[in-house]
Amino acid sequence: MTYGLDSVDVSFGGVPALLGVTVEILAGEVVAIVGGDGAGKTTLLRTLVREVAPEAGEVDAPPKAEIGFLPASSGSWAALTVTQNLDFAGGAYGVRGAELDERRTALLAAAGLSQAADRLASQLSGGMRRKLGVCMAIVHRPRLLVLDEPSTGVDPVSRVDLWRMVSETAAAGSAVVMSTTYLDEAERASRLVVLDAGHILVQGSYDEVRAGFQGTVTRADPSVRPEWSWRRGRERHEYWPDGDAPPHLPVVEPDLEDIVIALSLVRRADRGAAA
Ligand SMILES: Nc1ncnc2c1ncn2[C@@H]1O[C@H](COP(=O)(O)OP(=O)(O)OP(=O)(O)O)[C@@H](O)[C@H]1O
Repeated sequence: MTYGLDSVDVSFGGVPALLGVTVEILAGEVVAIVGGDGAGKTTLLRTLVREVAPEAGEVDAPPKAEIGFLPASSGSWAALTVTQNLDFAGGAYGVRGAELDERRTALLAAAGLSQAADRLASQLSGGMRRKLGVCMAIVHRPRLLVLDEPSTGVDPVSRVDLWRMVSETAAAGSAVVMSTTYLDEAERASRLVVLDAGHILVQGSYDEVRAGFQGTVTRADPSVRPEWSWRRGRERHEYWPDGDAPPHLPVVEPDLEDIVIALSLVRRADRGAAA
């Protein structure tokens, strides 16, 4: 089963948020949506779950009862305990009795929340709350799982738990799409979609994105053209879209972060040229 968006345009008050966006999510795969602040990640996911109506294009998603959605906000009720939250979400999707007992036990264990089962959601750490939200989104084994930044604010150990839950959900046959600000996470997805100002800069598997990347990235200290350079840890990197880097500069193998930044710089330059 394939879900997704086809040539979707969305705008708010006349300001475009998505422009001609086409994304496919296949059963069994995890698609990662990445992009900077305001790139359109949340809008893309909310359009897919039909919270936002597109002005143009098609949305292909299962009925609401077969979607699991973790919104960017917490996704749980502060005044309910962890167990009550999960039972409420299960009940809303028709998961009850022995099946709910079995799901609750398995999900809380997978999320490392078994010890916190009787705590109020308001007393959980931010990361624990995100994990509870993911448990609530998958309790009914949805055909389409949509997660808006599930790992933001989650510590590295809990991110491993989260990623395991997400990949197991996909392995069980769900189509999974999630936004993330962690590019190492996106590298592990089946496919990734890079958004910039409502446009898709590039999409495909990490290998495809790397193979399709043109030009050269060099180390640059100092940079030759500051507007084409960025800081990476202790180094500066610089992008040469036409591959015409001065020969004395050491070439670096770009990772996803370099590629995303380099492609955004090209788009910015194109937009500047068009303005
Ligand atoms: N409900 C709304 N009303 C008006 N404008 C909106 C609304 N939702 C999003 N926008 C605008 O649409 C654009 C895309 O926003 P969106 O939240 O989808 O980006 P994002 O990639 O999720 O960003 P972030 O990572 O900062 O949450 C932004 O310019 C934002 O201001």
